[in-house]
Parts: sequence; structure tokens; C-alpha cells
Amino acid sequence: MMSEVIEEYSNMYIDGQHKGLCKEGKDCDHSANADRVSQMEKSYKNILTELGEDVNREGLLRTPLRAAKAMQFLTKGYNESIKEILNGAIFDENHEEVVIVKDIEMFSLCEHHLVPFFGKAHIAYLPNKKVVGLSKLARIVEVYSRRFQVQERLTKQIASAISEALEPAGVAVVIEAVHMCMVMRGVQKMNASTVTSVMLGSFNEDQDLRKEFLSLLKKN
Ligand SMILES: Nc1nc2c(ncn2[C@@H]2O[C@H](COP(=O)(O)OP(=O)(O)OP(=O)(O)O)[C@@H](O)[C@H]2O)c(=O)[nH]1
Ligand SMILES: [Zn+2]
Repeated sequence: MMSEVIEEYSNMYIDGQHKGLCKEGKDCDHSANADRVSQMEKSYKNILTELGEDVNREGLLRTPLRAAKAMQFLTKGYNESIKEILNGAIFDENHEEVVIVKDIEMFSLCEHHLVPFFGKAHIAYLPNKKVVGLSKLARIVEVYSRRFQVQERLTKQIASAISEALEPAGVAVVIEAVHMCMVMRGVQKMNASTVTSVMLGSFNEDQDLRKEFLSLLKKN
């Protein structure tokens, strides 16, 4: 069983953190990871059994392992760091206008119910001599959303990471999301969405700048 997990895990991991290193076995922690996946697999088996399912029926045979791997993917942000993600993609540039990347898809897991919440993140910053590679803003969203979260903290962590990395004149982050814990269970409100925002520096101090950013978000 363990060797099957290691093999399964290696396949997944080639596209993951270790990439090329896996094949050579350098710096790899396959057996610790395989053990972790194997423990999670047991836990999923247990959950299914407690829910009255037959874990030996054909359709469920590999489900606990799949679910364990899926959960690892959905929380992969715990193994990522902003420093690695930015990886030198910060450039000196005397650009003094606002940079906005909007409609960044985001998928996260609510830390209260472990079900998804998802939507869009919109990011703006006013540079102060430094700009960042545009894709890195979306990658910062990935680092923090692929964890167990509440939307408010997610919004704040993204804004703080940009603020620390770039020391810009201002940062604004808005997240619009739908929480499955409010749709599929609990209060069961299909159409409720949650909007959170964090405004730092000039976006906090300058009402016109903030308004300009928010009005740009309304445009298609
Ligand atoms: N502020 C905030 N609350 C969240 C987020 N995700 C889920 N929640 C809320 O967390 C709360 C947990 O409340 P509890 O009363 O402990 O849990 P519950 O009985 O399952 O609550 P209901 O969802 O109302 O059934 C709920 O009101 C959820 O809507 C989030 O990102 N931010
Ligand atoms: Zn929830």
C-alpha cells in the first residue's frame, strides 16, 4: 500500500513542489509525504465508513487516496512562500500610475466548515520606484487562498505581502466571493456574495484614488 502511495505521490509531485528534483531523488521528502498522504487516506476511509458508505465498493476503492491528494493540492499554499514566488521579479521602474490587476480567480477553503469559497480578487498598487511582474500578483493570491481561510484574513494577507515586498505608496485589495457553507448548507442563500477590502497607504488616505479604483472594478 505504502509503495502504491509513493508511486502515486511521485506522479503528482513531478508537477508540484520538487519538479525535476524528484527523479534524481535529491532534496526529496517522498517517504514523509507518502506517509502523510497515507494517514489522510485512512482518515477519509474512516469518514466514509462513519457516513455509512462501503469503502470496498468499486467506485470508492481509490476515493480516499484521491481525496487526500486533492486536499493536499487545495492547501498547497502552506508549502509556498512569497519570497520564492516573487523570485527576483521586482523591477526598478519610475512608474507613478496605479497598476491594477482585476478578476483574478480565487479558490479557497473556509476554515470553519472546510468547504470551498471562491470568487475574484482585484488588486491595485501605486508604485514607489518598484514594480512587480504582473503574474506574481496572481501567484500571491494563490499562496494565501490555497489554505484554510476566512475571507477577511485572506484579503489582508495579500495586501500585506504586496506592501512588504514592494513598499509601494499604496495597496488596495478587494475580494468578492461566494461561500459554499452559506449556499449548500447552513443558511442556504444561493445568491449571497461577500465583499471584503483592505486599503493601505494612499488608497486609505486619498478618497479620490480609492473611488477611482472601485469605479474601475465596476467596468467590464
Ligand atoms: N467572517 C467570516 N465568517 C465566515 C467565513 N467563512 C465562514 N464564515 C462564518 O463562520 C461562522 C461560523 O459560525 P458557527 O455558528 O460557529 O457555525 P455554524 O453553526 O455552522 O453556522 P451557520 O453557517 O450559520 O450554520 C458562520 O457564520 C459562517 O458563515 C469568512 O470567510 N469570514
Ligand atoms: Zn464556512
